[in-house]
Amino acid sequence: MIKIDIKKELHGSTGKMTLDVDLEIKSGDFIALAGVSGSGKTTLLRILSGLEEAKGTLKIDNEVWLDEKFCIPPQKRKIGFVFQDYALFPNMSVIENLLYAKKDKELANKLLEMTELKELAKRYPSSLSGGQKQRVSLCRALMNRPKLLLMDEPLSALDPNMRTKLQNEILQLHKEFETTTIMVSHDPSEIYRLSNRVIMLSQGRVVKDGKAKDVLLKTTGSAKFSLEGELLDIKKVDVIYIAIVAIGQQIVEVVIDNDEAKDLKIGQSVSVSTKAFAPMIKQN
Ligand SMILES: Nc1ncnc2c1ncn2[C@@H]1O[C@H](COP(=O)(O)OP(=O)(O)OP(=O)(O)O)[C@@H](O)[C@H]1O
Repeated sequence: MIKIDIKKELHGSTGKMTLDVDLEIKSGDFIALAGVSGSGKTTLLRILSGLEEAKGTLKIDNEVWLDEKFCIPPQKRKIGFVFQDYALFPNMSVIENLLYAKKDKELANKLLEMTELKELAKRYPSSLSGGQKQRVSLCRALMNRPKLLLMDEPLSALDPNMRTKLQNEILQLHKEFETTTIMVSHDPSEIYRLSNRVIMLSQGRVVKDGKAKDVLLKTTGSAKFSLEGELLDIKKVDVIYIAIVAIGQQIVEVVIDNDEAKDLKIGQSVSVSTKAFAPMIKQN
């Protein structure tokens, strides 16, 4: 069990804001930490890892990491951290990066096998793709069998196919090691696929907390389906208009009428839904 009860004054983009988080996290949970830019997600991870100071208490199982009297330094907390920019040691090979975290060859080989990196063990980070580097970084973070794995948008620099592949590997590793994990993500499909609990921050406070299906889904009972996206353009074709909407990595065309076209503004966030016709799903 992880108990977090921390406060920290931050200088937000619109003035002062207090990061004020009071949470309990069960061992083995996979938490997705969501929220708009500047809501305090990275700062919370940095406080948990000991890289940043805060007032309050942090307890992991029966170990106190932070209270009013003392604060355990980062190297004494059993934490794994995966950053968006990999943060690998450039002068060490893949296997050396792992063994630097802990001299456990057996575990290093098991992790490299699970993430299809065995063949690349002697290569240096500069000769690896982004996806391969992030796998190394993930393996390294698990080497000291952390009590808490923190990941700050680990997959956001990767292309969609690589993201899905790594999401599956993260799931496999989580199944095998059952490491309590907190991952910052802006990607709803990623959050849905990986997490069993979503915590959403806004202005430093928890505004939503629950299962992905309760926190993320917006389709109401009357709509057959609903997709959230951004209106990219409106094209006039003969007497009708076509709204071009970006939904995730896809572009969708929706036929709209003159009145609807007048009310819409390019760049705004829109939802695409239907009530009258049931959508069909076919296997690709
Ligand atoms: N040590 C600090 N002292 C004061 N203010 C800070 C400190 N660290 C961050 N901030 C401010 O706190 C706010 C939250 O920053 P943070 O990086 O935690 O947000 P975030 O939710 O991770 O954003 P993003 O999704 O863009 O990474 C920002 O406005 C930032 O400038």
